[in-house]
Amino acid sequence: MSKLRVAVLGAKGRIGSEAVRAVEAADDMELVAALGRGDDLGALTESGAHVAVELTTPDSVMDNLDFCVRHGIHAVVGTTGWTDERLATLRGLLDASPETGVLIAPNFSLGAVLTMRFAQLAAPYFESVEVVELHHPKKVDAPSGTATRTAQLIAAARAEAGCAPQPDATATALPGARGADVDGVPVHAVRLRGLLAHQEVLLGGEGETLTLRHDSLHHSSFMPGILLGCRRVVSAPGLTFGLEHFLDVG
Ligand SMILES: NC(=O)C1=CN([C@@H]2O[C@H](COP(=O)(O)OP(=O)(O)OC[C@H]3O[C@@H](n4cnc5c(N)ncnc54)[C@H](O)[C@@H]3O)[C@@H](O)[C@H]2O)C=CC1
Ligand SMILES: O=C(O)C1=N[C@H](C(=O)O)C[C@H](O)C1
Repeated sequence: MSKLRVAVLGAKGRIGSEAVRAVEAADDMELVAALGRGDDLGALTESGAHVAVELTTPDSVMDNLDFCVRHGIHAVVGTTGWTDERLATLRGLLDASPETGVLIAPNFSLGAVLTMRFAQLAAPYFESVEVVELHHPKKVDAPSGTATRTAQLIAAARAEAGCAPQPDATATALPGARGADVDGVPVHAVRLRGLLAHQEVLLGGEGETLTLRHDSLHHSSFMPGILLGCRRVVSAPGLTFGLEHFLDVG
């Protein structure tokens, strides 16, 4: 059987360099291009890439996806910075290239995907929910894409269940003390030397709390999800948001 031809964008970065090794080690894949900032995207078409793994920066991802989708190259995207406006732009590109698939995964690790699912399930049953994400200090965006997505899923689950707004008597606060407000869910971002990628979802009810915690201790935690994304995106035209759609975690 012919191998899946995979390119990595952001190939010298922290996760991109790990993805290069993972693709090289996969029996059913061939690494056909490994591009860094400033490299010519023409290498993607010249190398005949079927899938581009996009692991760059929020300021680069849209131009890279514009190129990929216009050339019918499927994409597996881990880069953060997704806004409604960016998603609408991407959907417009995909409408013009209906056979192309793009997977955006706020987090490729199985544990993080499950944490989001568990948080969604638990959120309607507790009065209070807050998200704390903790990352290495070289991370350029806050809150993390994972925490933002987690909070959005929590808020949607609570809205659907008709939950009341969260109790919070705060009358005075230093700016930022109560975190960022993501659809009514407070999200707090910690940056600490020694950490990689971690998240806690704190849920509180009458006389009890529940804490969901996930820790990515090494970039290898993201690799099975990236490889799965590459294998599945080629037969999933359009936009898929969240790795859970390629996993049976319902
Ligand atoms: N979805 C997930 O599971 C994960 C997502 N990430 C996200 O992936 C992104 C990258 O994270 P890190 O590797 O830690 O950052 P990094 O800064 O180590 O790597 C980014 C790399 O992309 C390169 N780059 C920038 N523009 C480029 C372009 N136009 N073409 C090719 N290369 C370009 C940079 O020079 C750098 O080498 C971030 O948005 C991060 O949040 C990181 C880990 C897991
Ligand atoms: O920058 C990182 O490191 C990570 N970024 C993603 C995010 O913002 O959620 C995924 C993971 O947390 C690692």
